[in-house]
Amino acid sequence: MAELTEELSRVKAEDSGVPSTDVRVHPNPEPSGGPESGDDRAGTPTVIVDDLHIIYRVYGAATEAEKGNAATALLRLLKRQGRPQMKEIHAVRGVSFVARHGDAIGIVGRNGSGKSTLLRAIAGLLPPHSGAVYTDGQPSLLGVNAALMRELTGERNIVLGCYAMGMNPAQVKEKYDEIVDFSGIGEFVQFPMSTYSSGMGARLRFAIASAKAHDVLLIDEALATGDRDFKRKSQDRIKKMRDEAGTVFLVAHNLDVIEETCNRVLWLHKGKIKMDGDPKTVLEAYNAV
Ligand SMILES: Nc1ncnc2c1ncn2[C@@H]1O[C@H](COP(=O)(O)OP(=O)(O)OP(=O)(O)O)[C@@H](O)[C@H]1O
Repeated sequence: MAELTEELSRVKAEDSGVPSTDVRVHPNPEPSGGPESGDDRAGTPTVIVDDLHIIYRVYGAATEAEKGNAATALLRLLKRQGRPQMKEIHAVRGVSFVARHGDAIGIVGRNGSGKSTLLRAIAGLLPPHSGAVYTDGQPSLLGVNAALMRELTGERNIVLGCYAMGMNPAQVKEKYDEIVDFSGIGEFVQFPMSTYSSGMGARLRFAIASAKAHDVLLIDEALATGDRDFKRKSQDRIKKMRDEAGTVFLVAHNLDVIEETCNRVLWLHKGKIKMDGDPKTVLEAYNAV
């Protein structure tokens, strides 16, 4: 409690726009700018997640009595009856932690443990049911479904993606070749993205998103479909972002990627943090269950 309150006060002193709230403490590792982080902001907080709860409301959900009952489902379809019931899914349950400049934080957990939900909440795309997320800088979410347009060519998507990240035409021009090179999609850049394999699409998304320095970059499984060479290149780029004191969050089921890229791992289990610490310790515990 005291530690996070102090952290929050310090951030508030630096940025008087951050609102005050009661906070819970999480057993957080020491500031982790890392020896390679040359930036003097390394180690200062970028994201404070404070007792965060996210609840989805699903309308038309089956009641307990209807679950798994094909006959009633069919009957309802035939009678065109809707389902007025509303079901709540409590996806994130009281998560608190502090991320710092220079951190690359891996998030692991079983399917449905709340990883993507947490990232989307940090990105500001999901409103908290209670608790809060404070960020220093603009978080950018790079996910498997990042908003590129399938019917447009890679070329057009690069230009639009760069504009969407706030670049001006001169910056887009300067970055264009680098993005194409990094993505490794070659002449496919002239074809619509609908003709790309999932790996090619993921590579182009990562190449576009990482062409700009981010204060907080949230990566959701976007590296999962790349090949070995691309994984190495993207890991180098994430390391560079850390060195420039950005904060990177990485959700991946591939634990090798997490271990090689991150300096800290959060293990989510049923919407709660089960463990938070250095990759080796957390991944060993995670693999042991
Ligand atoms: N848009 C949504 N509407 C309703 N419920 C959702 C929605 N997205 C996720 N959920 C539910 O929230 C819970 C957490 O899902 P989430 O996608 O965050 O988990 P995850 O750890 O990222 O899973 P995975 O590893 O399978 O990607 C799950 O029970 C899921 O069914």
